Amino acid sequence: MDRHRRSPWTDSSLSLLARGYAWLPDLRRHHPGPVARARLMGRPAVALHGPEAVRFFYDERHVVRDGALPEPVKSTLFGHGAVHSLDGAVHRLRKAMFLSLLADPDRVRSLVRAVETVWDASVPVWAEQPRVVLLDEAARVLTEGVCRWAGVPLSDGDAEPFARDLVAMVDGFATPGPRHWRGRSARRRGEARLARLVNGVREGAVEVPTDCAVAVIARHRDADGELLAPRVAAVELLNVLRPTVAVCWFTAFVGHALHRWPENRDRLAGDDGPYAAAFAQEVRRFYPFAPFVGGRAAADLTFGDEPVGKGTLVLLDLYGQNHDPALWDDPYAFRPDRFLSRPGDLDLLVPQGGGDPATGHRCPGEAVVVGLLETLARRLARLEYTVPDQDLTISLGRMIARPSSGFVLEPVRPSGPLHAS
Ligand code: HEM
Repeated sequence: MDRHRRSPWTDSSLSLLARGYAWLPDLRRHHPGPVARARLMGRPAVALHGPEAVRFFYDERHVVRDGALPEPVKSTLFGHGAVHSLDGAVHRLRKAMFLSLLADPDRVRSLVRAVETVWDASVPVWAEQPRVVLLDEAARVLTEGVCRWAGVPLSDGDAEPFARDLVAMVDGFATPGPRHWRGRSARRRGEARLARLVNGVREGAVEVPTDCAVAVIARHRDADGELLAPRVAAVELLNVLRPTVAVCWFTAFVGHALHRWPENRDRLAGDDGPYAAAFAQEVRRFYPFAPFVGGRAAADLTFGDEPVGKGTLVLLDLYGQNHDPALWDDPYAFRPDRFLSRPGDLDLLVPQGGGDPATGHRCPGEAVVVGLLETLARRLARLEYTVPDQDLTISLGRMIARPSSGFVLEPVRPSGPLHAS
């Protein structure tokens, strides 16, 4: 038997955990060419990047998701039975449910407005506090906003612990330590709570608006014509709530960007709509978030004349592609202007995956993320605050990366017409 198959410690898994976002770009530097090879979790793996690789990767004749996700990722980040691990017609039907909630501009605007309302109500409260950790406060604001929008009831004092759990599910997926175990317990709690809610809605014991996310997911029928098992419905509801709350990482990065490059503040604080959109795109491109996505080769394949055997783990390097000097002018410079002139190429900017969201696994939440970042960046640019001494290091070895301090502000005072957007 192949020695590497038996022990995950003889392959690159530990190196990935230690090097984080730098692992895949480094691997590609050491293996120039269309395909970089490694072993991950005891399995042969290939890494691809670039728009052509995106088109290859998101073609289901090449790459499928069934059996590709490691258990620790399912038990923290995505949940068992989630849309992320489905293929073919079953995937498309489940995905259509997400798109019915997230592709309609009116629904996206109402989610953004729900978050704005909570943010605006929080500003005077922050003004009373000596210091505010932006990442934590953004998580609470986003949790309250998305729960209101989705029809998830929150009792008094519930938003903060629920926000902590939603953050823990994301923060714990790629680390073997205590963060991972916090992520697992947070998921168990979250799934149990939302499965009870789904049961309550189905039995008529809990009333929610007919077209809110809870109602849509509770009455969704899979390809077999059956309602989702309550636990799977809870998993999918979490797949709306959790990534919306994960925008708190990007919000902390917005704080970081306004601090490092303060010239952005005036343009954002004014009513420059196209600039806010370009700024949001540059935050998504520049800062580290999802490192890569992975699937399994569906057959014996060839990419760029290189063989890729059936069953091989195929990784698409999202972070590396967003920083590739062959694709981006001066990729390590933070320059929102690049998105003012550039026509959008869906397979070039891939912080949330590539391809067509309706037929493939591309994230259905991109419009939500861009909408939230536009509005939160404008609001942050209009706040007056000082940034005390703190550790603003963003370690690429930590997944998910974050400004180490979470970005501390003090004191926060409303300035100007804060409530007009
Ligand atoms: C915080 C910012 C976000 C990032 C960095 C992000 C990133 C991603 C990535 C990398 C994927 C996987 C693509 C693939 O497998 O090829 C994905 C899938 C997904 N995302 Fe997001 N996302 C974000 C926000 C959102 C939001 C706001 C929602 C919903 C409200 C959402 C819902 C989903 C769902 C349901 C999938 C699974 C799609 C599928 O498998 O077909 N995401 N996201």
